Amino acid sequence: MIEVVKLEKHYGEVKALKGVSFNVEKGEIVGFLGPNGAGKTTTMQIITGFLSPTSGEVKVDGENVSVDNMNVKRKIGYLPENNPIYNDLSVYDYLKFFADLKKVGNSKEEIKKVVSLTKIEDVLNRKIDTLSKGYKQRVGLAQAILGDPEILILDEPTTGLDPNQIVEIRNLIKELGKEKTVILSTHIMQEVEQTCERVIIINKGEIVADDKIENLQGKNRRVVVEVDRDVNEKFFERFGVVKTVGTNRFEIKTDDDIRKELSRYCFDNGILILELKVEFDDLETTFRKLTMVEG
Ligand SMILES: Nc1ncnc2c1ncn2[C@@H]1O[C@H](COP(=O)(O)OP(=O)(O)OP(=O)(O)O)[C@@H](O)[C@H]1O
Repeated sequence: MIEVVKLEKHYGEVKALKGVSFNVEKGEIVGFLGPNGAGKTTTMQIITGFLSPTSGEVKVDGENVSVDNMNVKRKIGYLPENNPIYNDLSVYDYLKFFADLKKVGNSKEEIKKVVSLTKIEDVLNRKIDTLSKGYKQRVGLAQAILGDPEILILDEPTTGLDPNQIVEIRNLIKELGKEKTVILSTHIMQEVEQTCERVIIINKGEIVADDKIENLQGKNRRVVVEVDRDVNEKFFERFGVVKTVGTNRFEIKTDDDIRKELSRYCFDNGILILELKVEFDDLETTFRKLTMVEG
């Protein structure tokens, strides 16, 4: 449904995107993860038609996204980073303004619908600058879903919220994601783990991973063993690449669960095992390894 093809974006000397490509299928909730300055906002602004790429293209349902293609733009709801909202307006007037801008038919009904979905009935007549940040984000989400777009692009929707507000907004996104295709940018791992099925990791303008979350967890599998007497790495070499990680403690790199064989082998050689476990990288470790700052 969304095809991002070889996007490049240069801001003068800065190459913000260096050939970014990925697809998002209808109904997916995809996490777009990357450290600060990786290129998340730039990519999202190009997908929404806010910004033109230097080269490459984005297609939605086969149709090219461009700054003036209103047909495609109508299919996309966008919550920009820092949710710039007009503080002087009441929530209702703000939503009415966007409903008119998006040329939503029957705006009264449509506003009622998004207000109910985002649970902001109580603050409808309040000025936006009197709202908490959590409520402001709800109003931003209400704006994004006006006109019932099939796609939601959410740029760091929980940044700056307190833990309770974060949970509320995540739940709301999950709820909205049941019926929509969602791309959610964040630099918070737990956000992706709790909200998304798939994750795309971007670093320095390049995609460094694109996979289901369960495939990115559990990487770099190894067995850790500690024994009761002096042996050297050679003793365990038959099972994989061995590294000493403590006194008589070794890490064996292997994708197989070798614990049974290893126990038998130690027993046959008169050695007792004090500890034996399988370890692997969690999503956070994988993310750090893929986006590590050099030097
Ligand atoms: N208007 C601009 N002019 C010049 N450079 C820019 C501009 N916008 C972004 N950049 C640069 O492009 C790169 C990517 O920025 P972008 O905002 O897309 O990253 P990001 O992943 O969204 O970061 P963050 O998490 O900090 O929002 C950065 O090096 C940034 O400094």
